[in-house]
Amino acid sequence: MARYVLAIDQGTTSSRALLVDADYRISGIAQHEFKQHFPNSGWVEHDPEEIWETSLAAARTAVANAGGGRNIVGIGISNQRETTVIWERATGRAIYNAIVWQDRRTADQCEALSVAGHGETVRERTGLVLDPYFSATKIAWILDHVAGARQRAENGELAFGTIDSFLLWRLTGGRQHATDITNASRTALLDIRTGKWSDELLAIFNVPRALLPEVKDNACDFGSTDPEIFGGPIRIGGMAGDQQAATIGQACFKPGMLKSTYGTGCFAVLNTGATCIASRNRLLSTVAYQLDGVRTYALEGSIFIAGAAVQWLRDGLKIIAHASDSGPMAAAADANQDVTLVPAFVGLGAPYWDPDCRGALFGLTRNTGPNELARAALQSVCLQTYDLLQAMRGDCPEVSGAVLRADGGMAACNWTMQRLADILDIPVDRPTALETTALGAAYLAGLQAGFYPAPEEFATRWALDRRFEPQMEAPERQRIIARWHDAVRRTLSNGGAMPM
Ligand SMILES: Nc1ncnc2c1ncn2[C@@H]1O[C@H](COP(=O)(O)OP(=O)(O)O)[C@@H](O)[C@H]1O
Ligand SMILES: O=P(O)(O)OC[C@H](O)CO
Repeated sequence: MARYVLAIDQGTTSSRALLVDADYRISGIAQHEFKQHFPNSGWVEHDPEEIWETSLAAARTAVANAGGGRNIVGIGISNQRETTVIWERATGRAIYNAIVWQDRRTADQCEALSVAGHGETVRERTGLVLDPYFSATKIAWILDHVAGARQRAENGELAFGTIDSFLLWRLTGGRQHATDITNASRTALLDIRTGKWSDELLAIFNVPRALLPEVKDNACDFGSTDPEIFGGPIRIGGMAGDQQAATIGQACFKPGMLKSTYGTGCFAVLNTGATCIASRNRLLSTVAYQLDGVRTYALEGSIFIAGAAVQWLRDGLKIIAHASDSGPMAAAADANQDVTLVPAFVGLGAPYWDPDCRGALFGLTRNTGPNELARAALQSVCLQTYDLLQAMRGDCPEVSGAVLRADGGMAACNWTMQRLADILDIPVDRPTALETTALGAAYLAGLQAGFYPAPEEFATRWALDRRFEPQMEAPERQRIIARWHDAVRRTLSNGGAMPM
């Protein structure tokens, strides 16, 4: 009987589980979507029980597909990052819904911390910016809005975790309260140069240390599953935030290698090796991975709306039935119309970091129809990536000659990938394995189990599906980019002052 690693990929819109064999072949995929809650403007929540139940159901199906838990050499977990859960240590029950990374409810708290002069300390210690995106202000919000929670946290009765920690706690029957360093680096509470929780940051954000999990390497012993869950214990050997897992799955192990993942949001990650580069262009410095105690850093550009714009076409405007309809419609759009969408549905992320602006459409005419809106939505993802690449070029000039490795659900769309190459003016490589996030998580667990070899050998197995070469003439590219920047300027809440 074949042996596998089980990868659990807990994303923003769905929980997936799949099997990866010794030859990195993926099979046995199970996936469950779950409900998005939008209780107020700019608020986004998930029900932690639904996250657990969908993850568990997917994992159980995958284990059954493997012929039982005895054929699983280890479990790797990857997850939507920053999303914040606080639960009772005694019962494992969450005291509030998960506050999702996209949620903007703590914009005022971030502004107050900035006015109080904490922005530079946060930037220096964490590599992040003061923005509601990260976990710290979400934790404080829950403690200040759920009756008795702050006192209970001080007493050690409650536990905080990003989704990796929450799943680990549940999978191990409450025996493990740990996270990995990539997820920890997104809380705004970790000093990314020491790799430890920072008392200074805990004081700034008013978060009790008693809430926090232990911080571990990406491949290590995270404990074993409760035997009742899969009919016997299985070791959990790998954990990473989904964007870092995708960086590993894309084998971006060398400094200068760049990947961008197009899921609900889009996250471009550039490996910067042992150097933690402080961005001058409003990108994030973050941990790419840590193996055997050796830390590798990255620069990251984070965009909040990518595939979510396609979901808006489908679920909001109802002008497409399936996400895959959007590409052919964009291809059929009227070439004489310049419709531009600024998809600031929850504000804008890097490099603008404007939590208060909201989305806008420009250039509508009486002839504008679904095709033009579909093109505007897909093109907005490419243009946002252009802004990230420009910021990276500013921080690391050597990126100019780079190739972008693209993945995530939206990478299936040929029109988007071609337009991306055209706008960025660099080749875009799509690998055969589009499930790079799960592959990265599986690789970590397989490495820990001795099932997979060292990263250098894993990197030789990366395989190209298709390279998209830039084809657009420079004047056309420049015209589209100029229109985009004009549209962004008119959307920003600060009256149009551009950061670059
Ligand atoms: N063929 C396609 N064309 C355009 N967008 C797509 C296509 N297939 C999937 N998507 C988009 O990709 C996203 C799903 O990607 P996925 O990597 O599963 O996201 P997540 O991990 O954030 O849940 C959805 O937002 C969906 O709208
Ligand atoms: O669910 P995804 O793939 O859009 O990823 C979410 C990110 O981890 C948020 O930082």
